[in-house]
Amino acid sequence: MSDLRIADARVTPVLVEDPPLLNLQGVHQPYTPRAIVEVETEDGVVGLGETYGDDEYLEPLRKVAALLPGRSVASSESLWEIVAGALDASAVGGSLTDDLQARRLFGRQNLTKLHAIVVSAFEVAFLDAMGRSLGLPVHQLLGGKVRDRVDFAGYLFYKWEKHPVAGAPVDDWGQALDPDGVVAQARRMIDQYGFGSLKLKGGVLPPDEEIAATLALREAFPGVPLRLDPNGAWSVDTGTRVAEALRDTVEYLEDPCTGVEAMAEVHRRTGVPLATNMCVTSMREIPEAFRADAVQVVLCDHHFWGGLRATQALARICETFGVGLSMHSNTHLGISLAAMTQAAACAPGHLHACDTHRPWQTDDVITEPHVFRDGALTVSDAPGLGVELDRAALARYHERWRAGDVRSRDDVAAMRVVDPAWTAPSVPRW
Ligand SMILES: O=C([O-])C(=O)C[C@H](O)[C@@H](O)C(=O)[O-]
Ligand SMILES: [Mg+2]
Repeated sequence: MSDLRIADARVTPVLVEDPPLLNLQGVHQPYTPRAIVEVETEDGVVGLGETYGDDEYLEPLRKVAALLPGRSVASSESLWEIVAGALDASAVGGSLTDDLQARRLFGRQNLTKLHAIVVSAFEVAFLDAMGRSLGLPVHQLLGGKVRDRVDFAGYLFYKWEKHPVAGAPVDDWGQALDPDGVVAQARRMIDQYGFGSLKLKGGVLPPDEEIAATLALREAFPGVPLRLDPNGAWSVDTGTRVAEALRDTVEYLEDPCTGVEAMAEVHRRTGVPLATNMCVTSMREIPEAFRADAVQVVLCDHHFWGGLRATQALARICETFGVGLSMHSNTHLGISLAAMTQAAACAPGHLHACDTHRPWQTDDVITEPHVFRDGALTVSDAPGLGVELDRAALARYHERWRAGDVRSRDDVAAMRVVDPAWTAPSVPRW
């Protein structure tokens, strides 16, 4: 019988190269912090997790890691209590409270969500360790997969050719600042990865330009489901106008406006399906939004919904209420992608093609990075998450973190390099 007790838990921050992708807030920095979680059992089996590596998460992650030795990886439900005990407001410098701040592109930041983020990182590592110990894939620990392959969408961004900082990493995607650039980027995404759906990150240019880019995608790729996501940048009137212009073009519009009321009004006026990873980002935000018919598709994300089990629960709730499900992503590495794929494999009901930033990252911390075939990943049946940690890569990217000065994701600060007067735009921007 395997000894599933935890001998050690480690949290290693890394910096990941990131291209100059534009969004409402500004632009991605040349490097994004991620945290790699390792939970080692008494038998020497190591379970992996990955999450945000910003300083505000590292401290609570480390605090919880220190409480894990002696506990069992078989009891991930207990993580909710451990994390709740460890994270009172003082534990995070009082910086996160339940006063809602809309400063993030993935919804409101509050103590409840911090709690879910920390639980999730360790829940994934627990499941990976348990799966490896028992010789079972994570999806079997969750009750079994409901699909064998998971479709992903090509995630398009307006983009500069390069970061305006000396010595910053250079990518080979080129510039995309108009419809031709967006179509060229989409063509490469489809040719290289086979994606069968496309999502354009909007909120960057005036809405008419983003409508034009979406229509150009429609013309270039007939029949391919399209989405446009301005991260809540538009007023109700602008959201209505864009929804009407793209009524027959998009599969859904994602977060055209900020807040339940504005989203509900755009949907009421236009009937166009709206998706969100901003106005519904935790269980307690579901009732109000569903009652108001503000969202027709919820983007799950195990990183901030509280893990793979919470994602399954969310999928069931969405299915029950006739609300669609898709998946959100942020800049991530292969451990997260493995967990996203297992989560998607176990999400009942119809799942739209999931977001992934993976094509934008050349770094990875796993020995065999994922390969998309026909825009999809096959769900791994190997024990645990089915990925192996590349320790040399982990050490390299940790050293980059140690030597570097990026300690949190800050798209506003990155934009200030070219526009010193830049501040996070208040919404509605248009
Ligand atoms: O769907 C979304 O809103 C996102 O993917 C949020 C991300 O932070 C995206 O905007 C990005 O990477 O700039
Ligand atoms: Mg979004």
